[in-house]
Amino acid sequence: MFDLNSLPSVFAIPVTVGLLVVSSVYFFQSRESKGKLAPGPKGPPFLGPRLSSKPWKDFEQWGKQYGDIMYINSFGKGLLVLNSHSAAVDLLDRRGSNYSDRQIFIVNEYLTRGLSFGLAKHGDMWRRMRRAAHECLSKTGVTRYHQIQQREALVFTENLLRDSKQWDQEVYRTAASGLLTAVYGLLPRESADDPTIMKLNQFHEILISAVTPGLIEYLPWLQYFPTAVMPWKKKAKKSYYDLSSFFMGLFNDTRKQIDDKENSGFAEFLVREKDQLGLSELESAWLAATVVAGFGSNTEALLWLFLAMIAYPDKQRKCQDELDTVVGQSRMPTFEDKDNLPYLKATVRELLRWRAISPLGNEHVTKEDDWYQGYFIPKGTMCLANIWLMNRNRDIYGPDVDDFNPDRFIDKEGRLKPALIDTKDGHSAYGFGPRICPARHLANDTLFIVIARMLWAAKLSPVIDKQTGKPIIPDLTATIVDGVKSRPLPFDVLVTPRFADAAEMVARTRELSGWSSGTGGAHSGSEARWRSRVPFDEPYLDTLYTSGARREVLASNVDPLPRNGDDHCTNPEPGTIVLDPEVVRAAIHAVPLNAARSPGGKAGPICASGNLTITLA
Ligand code: HEM
Repeated sequence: MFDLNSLPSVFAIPVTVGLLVVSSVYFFQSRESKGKLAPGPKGPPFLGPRLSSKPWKDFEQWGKQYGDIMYINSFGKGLLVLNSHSAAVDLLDRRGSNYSDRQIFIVNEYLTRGLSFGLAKHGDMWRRMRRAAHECLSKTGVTRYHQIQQREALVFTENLLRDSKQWDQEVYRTAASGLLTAVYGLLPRESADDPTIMKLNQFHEILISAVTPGLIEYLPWLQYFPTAVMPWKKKAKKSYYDLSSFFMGLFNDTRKQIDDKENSGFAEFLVREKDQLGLSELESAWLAATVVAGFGSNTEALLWLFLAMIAYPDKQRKCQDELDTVVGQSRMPTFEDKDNLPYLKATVRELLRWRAISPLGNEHVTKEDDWYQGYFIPKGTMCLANIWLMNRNRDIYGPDVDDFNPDRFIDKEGRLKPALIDTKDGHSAYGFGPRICPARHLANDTLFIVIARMLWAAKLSPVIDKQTGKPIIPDLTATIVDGVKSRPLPFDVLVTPRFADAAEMVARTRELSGWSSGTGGAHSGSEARWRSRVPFDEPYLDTLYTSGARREVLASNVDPLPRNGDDHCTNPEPGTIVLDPEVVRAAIHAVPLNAARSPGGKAGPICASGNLTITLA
């Protein structure tokens, strides 16, 4: 993105290389005096061993010779590779206070000025941002986004059933749209070409270039050359100002629309709690945008999911069998079903184990000298956890680590096995220590509900080759590596409804929830904001469904809702209640959400503010 090679190389490069060789020889000699460095492959002086485009595989190979901990001199910087889960836990988790700094590349400094907290130094600003993120992204905090996630998964399913040619664009749209709603309260985005999404995608790309060292890292003094000979500096500065004003714009919109009522959007939380959180407006604006930029990771995970589903149809079938048994085909799954769907939860785990979307995570830099297993680890060492390899440890996951097999996480009784000791999620895909992905609960929930709703309604299959008549299974190992991330090569998928009225049921669920057709719902195209308190509540609708009344609810416009004079309805016959959707909607408008919930699938009395009480037994 930024051409860092446009440097005055004629005189600069030979002098610089000479200086670097001398200084790195001195540097490494002085380190030797504090202890032995871990073994590792050597390469030409200063440059270090050559890495391929998939360094995690190089590290695997080298590890066979040098062991699980390797020290590499890479372009004059010390790199500690951790190939084993236990070493990563010992250092990055247990000694997290020393192992949680980040390497600030020069280009990152220009592009973000340290304001993107995933790339920020382990200091005061990072702590304040991380604390704020934790408030909304903790295991309990993320439940506030369940309605948004359910709705987005429903829209995604409906769009795919309508047209699956651009399925990967739809994945990208839904990942971005869900986070824009969760963070800024914006209405669902209708297309992947939406300008807000495109701008955020640009930000996502910038974050990737910010962690990819360019030539300037090795000739740092060149940054002080004037912009006339360093045009990239001008571009980077402009990019920083563009992004900052875009993020401030989104953030200010949130602030203007804040009112007294509760709203679960993350940006609104930042506005409300600003005194407690101690974040400036610019910091808050960057924090909110950094969280939305996480949509890239959800997109990549979902792309791998589609590949897994068409390559392993038996596993897809098992998910659907579980959905049919637990949920049935008369209503869509919700988060309330989660505890009863262990195979789906295992599928989320397996997806993130099978294809680590960040195979080496982010680097963790040491703040102080340290010693481990007899080796010296100098201050400033960049540590990389080989997540890809850890997730393929045969001693832990069994001999079939190359296969997508959620069954490995299921015990004999059909329950989800406890997570591997020291992993929070049964795999290492979310990284380690104080820098572990703060959004992992949100990401797990998004993946769960998308998988549940999509596979409930649709079957994913490979497309058929018109000439051979055989299914085209994409190459499972072909990977696009984008800086630090990985995703599959583009491929086609066929999406078909699983049962006759699947598409209609999805559409009806949306209608009953008060959303009109099209992604944007009733307010499509406008910049009106989505509020978590909009008058619908899916668990309530589902409660009606579980009573056995769902077919009637959907099938009839008759309103036989029994009423009596004192504002209470009489008990209808079990399973025979017939409600007009308008009546349901009216009831939902009036019913307090928590009163509408009823555990166990049986509705208790629900009091509306007007003359309506519904009792299903
Ligand atoms: C399947 C989805 C995801 C995976 C596998 C994933 C993985 C990771 C990994 C490996 C790291 C680096 C951890 C380390 O340094 O040890 C990370 C950090 C981070 N992730 Fe995620 N992530 C995912 C989704 C998300 C989402 C949806 C968001 C935002 C909503 C997000 C926000 C972040 C942030 C802000 C950091 C930086 C944390 C810090 O440096 O303190 N991630 N993630």
